[in-house]
Amino acid sequence: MTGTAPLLEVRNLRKVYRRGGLFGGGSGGGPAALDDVSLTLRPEDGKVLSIVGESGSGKTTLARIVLRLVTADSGTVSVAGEPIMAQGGRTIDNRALRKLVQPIFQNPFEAFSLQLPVEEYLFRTAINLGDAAMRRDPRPAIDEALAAVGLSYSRVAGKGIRAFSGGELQRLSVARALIARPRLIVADEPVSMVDASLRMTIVNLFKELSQKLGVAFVYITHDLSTAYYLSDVMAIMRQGALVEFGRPEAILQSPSNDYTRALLDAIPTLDRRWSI
Ligand SMILES: Nc1ncnc2c1ncn2[C@@H]1O[C@H](COP(=O)(O)OP(=O)(O)OP(=O)(O)O)[C@@H](O)[C@H]1O
Repeated sequence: MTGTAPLLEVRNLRKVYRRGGLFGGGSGGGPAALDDVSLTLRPEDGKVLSIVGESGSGKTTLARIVLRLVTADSGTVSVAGEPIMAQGGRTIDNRALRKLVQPIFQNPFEAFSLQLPVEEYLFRTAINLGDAAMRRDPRPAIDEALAAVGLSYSRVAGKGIRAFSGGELQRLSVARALIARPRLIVADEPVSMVDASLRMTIVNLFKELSQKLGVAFVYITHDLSTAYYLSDVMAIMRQGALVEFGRPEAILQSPSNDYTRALLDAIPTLDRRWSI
């Protein structure tokens, strides 16, 4: 890992889901979920890359390939200079991957089991992914991560998911991710299932964490407004292809294609100062 390596580099990524699956008998592909997608987030670009697009445009497929939850057909992915996916080349192991890249998923209620107290997830992450000092004594790292998301150990101790709102659980997902001290957090539609009144608190939390802790975010959304508010760099996808990539202001002031113009027309106003 080098200081000047791109935070995220995606090269010529292609993915076609095979039709039919195990029992369908078919091996033919449907349309490409990702069709030769390349993008780079460099440290000098900023810390938040948003990927915006309508349903089925390939956003989740891209996120899951970066998290190595889905295998691409071709292309390469690296995070902070470390190969996540390399055609025929060396890639980092799963523990190294989880220390480097952490996920935040759409449904915070599915991120934690009903059976386990949520603190258990925090301890497990510290023990599995922490350095020797964190493994010996996980509490300081857990306290620090909880404080970073505006929660405390006393609020969490001994409680299961029923004790928390969706917004709090999403904060806990973020805290769990932070314990690994990742370079990149991939958040796939992280606020779409959170109560509308709490959405901006989560979006603002990402903004604050990217600025204070220096962790980079890939923020996946169909919501252009929050993407515009949060992003340093924005990618717009359509039908598996990248149709725009660059600074949000530049894209939104002079969209280069009809799809982006149509997306923009669907939003009454956009104001970067929007905050709570
Ligand atoms: N497991 C899968 N098996 C088959 N096809 C899939 C699978 N996952 C996604 N697809 C298809 O790949 C394409 C891209 O889907 P993807 O979920 O990546 O898009 P998306 O932009 O994230 O959509 P959404 O906002 O609805 O989550 C779609 O045509 C979708 O139907």
